[in-house]
Amino acid sequence: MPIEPILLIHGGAGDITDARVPGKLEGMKKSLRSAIEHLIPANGGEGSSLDAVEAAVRSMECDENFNAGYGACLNLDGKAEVEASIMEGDKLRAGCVTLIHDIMHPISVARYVMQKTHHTFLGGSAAQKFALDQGFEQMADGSLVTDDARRALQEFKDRQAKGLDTIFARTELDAEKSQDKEPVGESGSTVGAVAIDTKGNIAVATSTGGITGKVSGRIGDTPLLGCGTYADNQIGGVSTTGHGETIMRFNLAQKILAKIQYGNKTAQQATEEACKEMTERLVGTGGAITIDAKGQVGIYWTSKRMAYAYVKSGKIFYGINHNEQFEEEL
Ligand SMILES: NC(=O)C[C@H](N)C(=O)O
Repeated sequence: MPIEPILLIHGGAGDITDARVPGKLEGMKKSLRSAIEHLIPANGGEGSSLDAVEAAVRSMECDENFNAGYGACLNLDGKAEVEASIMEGDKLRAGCVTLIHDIMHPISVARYVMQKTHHTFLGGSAAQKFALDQGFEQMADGSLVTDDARRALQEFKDRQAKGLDTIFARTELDAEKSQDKEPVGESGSTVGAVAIDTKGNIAVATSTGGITGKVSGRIGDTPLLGCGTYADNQIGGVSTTGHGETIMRFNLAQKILAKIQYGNKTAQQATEEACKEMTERLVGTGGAITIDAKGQVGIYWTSKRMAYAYVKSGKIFYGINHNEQFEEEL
């Protein structure tokens, strides 16, 4: 039986302030509307889950409401060091990049690593050189830096100077856990996409600037397979977001897929259980979006909020708060 194609995206988990909610919701809908043609072509042709996840992430990389590409979180030196990964679940091919800068679409560099090299993961100056050799444009220094990202870094430094907790950096700092009751600013959050096409091909893409105030050279969960991204047509696909150090130590994407594969759990049960177990054990919070091999969706987060949206049967379903979902026509 043919599978119903689905495109599911997230726009990051964390302590998303009320002021940033509308921009994220609009940005996700825009992303889905621009990418769905790749999964369900209007001419009735064959769609590609890989093209769809890349297009969805590229849209959010251009949008300063999200922490990826333009609008990425800044490291302590005020630089946007970005990273991304992409994977397809047929032959388990993947491409990952980290510590690149001033390139608008890290997700496409990751795809080039997958398709044009014999390697899976390139980092730092080698990844930057690879991207430029492939024709990607290196924009002027600081082109990805926004005023909001600068403000978030300043706020991080102020907190540090006051001796306040900065372990769970701004994209992740839950107001409840914070010693400040109301965080004044927040830079956007990591973006990700999971899609399944009619043939059951699953693809996943995730892209980020990491966390505000990270040390230069810090690598998070997003470019790591099994942590930020994983796709296997036999089981499912997952993209995660949240506190990277927590997610990578827990292997969140793999934990979710293991529950589906060995624990006979639905995508929703697996996503919810693994996120809860991670936060119970390691305190840091996060969330994930999952599509299993049957085409069922799982969405859950332990952070205050997570922006998510998906297209199914010609409708967009989306939300950002627990126990609240909206829908509208595609
Ligand atoms: N907001 C995020 O999802 C950040 C990302 N997981 C990181 O820690 O690098």
